[in-house]
Amino acid sequence: MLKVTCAIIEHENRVLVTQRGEAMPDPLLWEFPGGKMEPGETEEECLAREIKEELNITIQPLQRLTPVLHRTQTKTIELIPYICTLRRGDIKLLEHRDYKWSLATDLHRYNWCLPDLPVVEEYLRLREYT
Ligand SMILES: Nc1nc2c([nH]c(=O)n2[C@H]2C[C@H](O)[C@@H](COP(=O)(O)OP(=O)(O)OP(=O)(O)O)O2)c(=O)[nH]1
Repeated sequence: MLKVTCAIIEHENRVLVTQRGEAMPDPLLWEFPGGKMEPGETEEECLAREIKEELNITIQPLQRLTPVLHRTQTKTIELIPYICTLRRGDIKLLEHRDYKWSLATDLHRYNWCLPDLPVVEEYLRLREYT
């Protein structure tokens, strides 16, 4: 099983959402940034590394949400979400096509990667937007 971490980065009452590039798998869909865990690293280490690699920012993981299991024909991924805060850095898009600082109440408007839908729902419930 492929373990993938993703970061729900909160900053000034908004949440960071990123759009996958045209050449990536799941092209142009929106996701929470993150990526595949490497051998020997913790979930938090994976998140910090991926977010730095993809966006050039430093984050602090705060709270783990419920992992989502998603099966496709060829693989099963476990998407492991963490609410995080932004510590420092200006966003540089090093892999994604676009990003938005979204209001929580607008999160349902994006064309999400399928495994992210339960993550969005749990986040909205937790922050009492639903
Ligand atoms: N990063 C991320 N990946 C997601 C999310 N939802 C979701 O289904 N995925 C899927 C897409 C990919 O199949 C896989 C993660 O791949 P990736 O391409 O983002 O990871 P990576 O940076 O480690 O990949 P690589 O280019 O190093 O191979 O998980 C999400 O919210 N964030």
